[in-house]
Amino acid sequence: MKIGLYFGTFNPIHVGHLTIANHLAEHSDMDQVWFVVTPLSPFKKKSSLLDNHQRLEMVYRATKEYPNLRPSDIEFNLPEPNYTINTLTYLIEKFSEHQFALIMGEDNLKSFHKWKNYELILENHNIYVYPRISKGKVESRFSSHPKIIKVDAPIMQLSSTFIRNEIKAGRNIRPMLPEHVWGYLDEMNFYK
Ligand SMILES: Nc1ncnc2c1ncn2[C@@H]1O[C@H](COP(=O)(O)OP(=O)(O)OP(=O)(O)O)[C@@H](O)[C@H]1O
Ligand SMILES: O=C(O)c1ccc[n+]([C@@H]2O[C@H](COP(=O)([O-])O)[C@@H](O)[C@H]2O)c1
Repeated sequence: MKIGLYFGTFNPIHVGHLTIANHLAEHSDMDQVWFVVTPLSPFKKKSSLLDNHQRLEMVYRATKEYPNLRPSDIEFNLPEPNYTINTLTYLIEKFSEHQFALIMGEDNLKSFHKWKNYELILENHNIYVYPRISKGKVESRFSSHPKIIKVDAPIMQLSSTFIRNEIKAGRNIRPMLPEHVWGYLDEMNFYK
């Protein structure tokens, strides 16, 4: 099968993430999209980061009615911080029958040259890049690279940081989360 790997902190998963994964599942030749919940991203701090299993639970609730979107805890037993090249090596060995592509927002492409072994990732995998308004520039060698595929889809101005800050300020963010995720997050009093 062709699998799109959507790596993220998902703290929390929001409707932007779900829209992106669904868009790729509908508009590409990917059979499934796996949401790989990352315990600790190399460029992020642990502050205000929910427990791995709580973030996975939110991804599970967001995707349970989408048969081709799957949560993955594959990084939970890998060393932190989680370098994507290490996870890819592990996945290729474990699932040799599958082909893996990556999905990321444009902000991540802007810092892709800082990722561990990014040349090796590019050599072996297609990368689907979803448009996103963010600071910085995409390096010119990446803007016309044959393995980097720009996704032509509507921009969504939404982030987990914005959602966490709004909750802390006591504002209602319910429309920005998949309904089952909102119910769980509200019940658990997350990010307050
Ligand atoms: N609104 C969006 N548009 C396009 N890509 C997005 C959007 N939100 C997240 N992504 C992409 O989804 C992946 C996982 O994102 P992540 O879990 O870090 O969410 P985030 O909203 O960027 O979180 P935070 O605000 O905590 O940094 C990344 O590749 C990121 O670029
Ligand atoms: O491998 C790397 O060097 C690397 C550097 C930065 C980010 N990543 C991965 O990219 C994913 C999205 O990162 P973030 O910081 O936007 O949540 C997450 O799964 C990280 O592990 C990976």
